[in-house]
Amino acid sequence: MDPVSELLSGIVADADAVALFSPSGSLYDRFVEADLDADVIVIGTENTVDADTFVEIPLEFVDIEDLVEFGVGAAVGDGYVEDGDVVVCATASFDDEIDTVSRVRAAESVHSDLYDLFVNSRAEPDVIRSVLEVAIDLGKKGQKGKPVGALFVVGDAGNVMNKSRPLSYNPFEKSHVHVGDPIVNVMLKEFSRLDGAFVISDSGKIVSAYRYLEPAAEGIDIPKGLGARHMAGGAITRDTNATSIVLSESDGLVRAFKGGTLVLEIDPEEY
Ligand SMILES: Nc1ncnc2c1ncn2[C@@H]1O[C@H](COP(=O)(O)OP(=O)(O)OP(=O)(O)O)[C@@H](O)[C@H]1O
Ligand SMILES: [Mn+2]
Repeated sequence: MDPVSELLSGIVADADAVALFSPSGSLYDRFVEADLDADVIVIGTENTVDADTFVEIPLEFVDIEDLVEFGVGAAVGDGYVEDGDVVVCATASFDDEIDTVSRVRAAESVHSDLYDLFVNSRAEPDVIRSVLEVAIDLGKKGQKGKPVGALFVVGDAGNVMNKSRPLSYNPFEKSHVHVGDPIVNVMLKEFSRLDGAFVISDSGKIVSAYRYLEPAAEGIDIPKGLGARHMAGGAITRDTNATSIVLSESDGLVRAFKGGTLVLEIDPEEY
C-alpha cells in the first residue's frame, strides 16, 4: 500500500463509530448505503440530512478541536458512543466540504468544559445557547454602533437573587418573558446599556435586570485586564450553580464562567 493510503487506513481502522460533522446529503447517503460495521453518527447544529442517529450541538464552533471534542462528548452523553470507543470524525476544517479525518477515543475526559457548560448546567441548554447568541450578537453590533458590555447570570436564579441587590427598579418585575423570544432579545439588547446584571432562571425566564452582584470574590482568577463585571460574573458562579455569560465592553469578547472558572472565550466577530 502507498504510504498515504496506509496512513489513512490506520486512522480509520477498527472504528466503532464514524461521526460525520454537518455532511452533505449525498455523503451521508453513501455512508448509509455502505452498510459499515461502524455506526454512522451525524453531528451538527441541525439534522439537515435526516440522519437516524443525530447529535445536536448548540452552536457552530470555529475551532475544529473544540467541535470534535464537543461532538464526541455529546455523542457519549446521548448514549450513541461508549467510553473507550474509537470514533472516526470527518470534519470540514479548512473549507465548506469535509476535508479532515481524525481518530478520537471517546472518554469521560473528552467531555470538554464547553460540553459541560451546556449539558451539565442548571439551566437548559437552549437557554444558555439563546443567551450566548444574544451576547454574540450584541458584541458584533454594539448598541447604536458603540461597543457595549453585558452580564447575564443564567440558572439558579433564587440563589443569585439572594447574593445580589437591585440598582434600580426591575423592568421584568411582573413580566413572564423568556429568552429566545425575539422581542425579549431586543429588550435584552436595549437594557444592556444599563448597569448591572441580568438574572435568568433555569427555564429561561428573565427574572431581573439591573442586579448588582455581591458574591464572595476571594480566590477568583480572571484574565488580567478585566475588571469588576468579569470578577462579579465569575465569582457568582462559584457561590451559586449559575453560569455567567459576559460580554466585555473593553475587548469585545464573550466569556462564560462556571464554577468560578472561565470555560469559554469567543470573539463575536468570528461568528
Ligand atoms: N458586582 C457587579 N454586579 C453587576 N454588574 C457589575 C458589577 N460590577 C461591575 N458591574 C458592571 O460592569 C460595568 C463595567 O465595569 P468594569 O469596567 O469594572 O468591568 P470589566 O470587567 O472591566 O468589564 P468591561 O470589559 O466590559 O469593561 C459596570 O459599569 C457595571 O455595569
Ligand atoms: Mn472595564
